[in-house]
Order: sequence, then structure tokens, then C-alpha cells
Amino acid sequence: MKLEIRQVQKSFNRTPALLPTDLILEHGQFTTLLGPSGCGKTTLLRMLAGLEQPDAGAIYADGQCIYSAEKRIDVPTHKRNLGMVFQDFALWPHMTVYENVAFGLRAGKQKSDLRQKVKEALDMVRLQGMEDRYPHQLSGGQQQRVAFARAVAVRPGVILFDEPLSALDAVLREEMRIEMMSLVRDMGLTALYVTHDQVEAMSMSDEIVVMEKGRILQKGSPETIYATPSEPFVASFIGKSNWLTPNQSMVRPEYVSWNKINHDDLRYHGVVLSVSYVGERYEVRVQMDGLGIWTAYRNNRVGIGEQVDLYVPPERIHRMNIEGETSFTRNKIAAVN
Ligand SMILES: Nc1ncnc2c1ncn2[C@@H]1O[C@H](COP(=O)(O)OP(=O)(O)OP(=O)(O)O)[C@@H](O)[C@H]1O
Repeated sequence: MKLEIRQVQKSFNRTPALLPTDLILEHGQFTTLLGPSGCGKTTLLRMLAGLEQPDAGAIYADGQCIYSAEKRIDVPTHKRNLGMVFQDFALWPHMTVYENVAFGLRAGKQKSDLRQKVKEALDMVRLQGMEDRYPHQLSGGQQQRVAFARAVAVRPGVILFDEPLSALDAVLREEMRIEMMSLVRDMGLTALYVTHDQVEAMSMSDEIVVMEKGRILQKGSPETIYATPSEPFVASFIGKSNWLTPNQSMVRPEYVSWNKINHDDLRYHGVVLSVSYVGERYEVRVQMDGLGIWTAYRNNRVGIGEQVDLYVPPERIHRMNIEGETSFTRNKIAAVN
């Protein structure tokens, strides 16, 4: 299913939670809303789900209007053909696994072959044989699988995730991330995923939508956003950035080297602050002269307090799009020579 959001906005008690926003979720694409707490991600997701009413704007599903403030159209949640998975799993505690998954199918009136459909959904998330258990008899990962099975059992056109993994520990979170992503892809579902975890966003998404203070700052593939963030907030929120001029141009740590490689490499001077072994290499934080703290990688240790020169190829410097400037430019400000 393709979803189109046109000029949708929402305020609570006259405070804007989402400024007028346009967004298209292409059919079969995995899109992530990424941003800090309170930036409006959940509000946007809830409006798509029909759980919150926009103040203005319209929403279309495969070209059909499912919400329009102007035309007073508001298709209820259960008729929007979507599945939802939340952070707290939202399983019914007094229902078994079977009943939890069947619940959505019953509500959606898909009663024929109920048993078969529940079985298929539970097989998919590898919970065969757990039908009679109650949620409290399951691990966090298993509970989240039940929530996922319940959401997809109705064969929705789109699946909405609101921080679905944040209640799980780091190892399980990574496992579940991979599992959910491949299930969504295998089913060809359109997915919208809300998170404030940039690693999650980078590893799962076809498209990342970076939000701040109720607006979209940038939308693009993980690779594009990492390489060419549109503004300083995006650069700082995704990956590590080494600033060459405050809030204007930066270089990613992997392009900072400890030796001059090309004749036009720029040289910067600093003092080593910390060295952490991160497996295979060391992550070194360096207090740069007049430039704040940089991160660089190294194959061997370096002493804390050591004076160092770091080199940056000019073509790796990314300049923010401020007042129409081009993305990649030569920037020699603050270079040693
Ligand atoms: N029902 C509500 N009543 C009043 N204010 C609300 C309501 N829901 C959200 N808000 C406010 O709207 C803004 C956006 O909230 P929202 O939950 O969409 O942010 P978020 O990016 O999802 O944050 P988080 O990651 O913490 O969930 C916040 O300032 C929040 O306090």
C-alpha cells in the first residue's frame, strides 16, 4: 500500500506537535521516522493509524482519501487496513497467545480459516507450540513476536511500529531487528517505523525521515543521509561528525587519517583525549585546536595527552546546505597550512 500525507498538522493545547507535513510512503518500502523525544514521530504515526485526528491536511491510501479535515472524511482505524506493533507489546494479559493473535482476525471479521491463519502467523514468527501460553509465560522477545504475528495475521497493507524494541535488551533487540526486518520484506509490506535509535534506523530502513521539533528535516536513504546531511542537526544525530567550522562543515571519522596521503590533504592539530578499543581498531577522541572534539579511528594505540596531526582529504568535507551553497566544497578554514 502507498500512503500519502499532505499538509497534515497537529497541535495539542495550541502547542504544535507536528507542523504542516508532506510525506509519501512508497509501496513495499521500509520507512523510519527518526528524531529525539517529543519531535512528533508518534503523533504522525497515530494520525496515520486513525488514533489521532489531524487539525488540517489529508491522508491517502493507494490514492483513496482516508482522512481529510476539509472534506470531513475520517476512515476509522479498523478499516484502514493496517497492523500496529507498539513498545509495550499491548498484548491482552488474560488471553493466550492463540487468542491474542485470533483477536485481530475476529475484529477484522476474517473468521474463515481462523485456526489456519493464526497457525500461519505463529509459524512465521517461530512460536509453534506456544498457542496456549499466556503473555507472562513468555520472554520479552517472544511477546514481541506475538504482537508482530497479531499485527500481520490480518494481512495488512501497511504495518506501523512505534519503538517496538525499546523494552528489550541490546542483544535481543539486534536479533529482533533483523527478524522483523526480514519478515516485513518477505511479506512485501509497506512499513513505518518510529525510533529515536539511529543504529536501528540505519540498519533497517530503505528511507529515513529525520525529524526535529515537529518538522521533517531530511528524507533519504541511510547512505545519503549519512554522507550528505542537510543540516547540522542531522549530521550530529546520525553518525559521528567532526566539525571543521562550527555548524557548517564536517568530516566523518573514517575519512580522518593519521598520515598525509595526498598532497592536498588538510592538516589539523590536536591533543588525544581518550582511546577506546572497539574491536579491530581504536576509537580516538582528540581535542582539536579551536575545533572542539573529533573522533578518528586507528589501528594501534596512541597515548593520552599526545600531540597529533590529523589529515582530511578536501573532497571528504561536507558542507551543510546553508543558503544554497553546494554540498561538497573545499574548506580550508582552520587548517594548519
Ligand atoms: N495527547 C497529547 N496531549 C498533549 N500533548 C501531547 C499529546 N501527545 C503528544 N503531545 C505532545 O506533542 C509533542 C510530540 O509528541 P510525540 O509523542 O509525537 O513525540 P515523539 O517524537 O514520538 O516522542 P517520543 O520519542 O518521546 O515518543 C510533544 O511535545 C508531546 O508532549
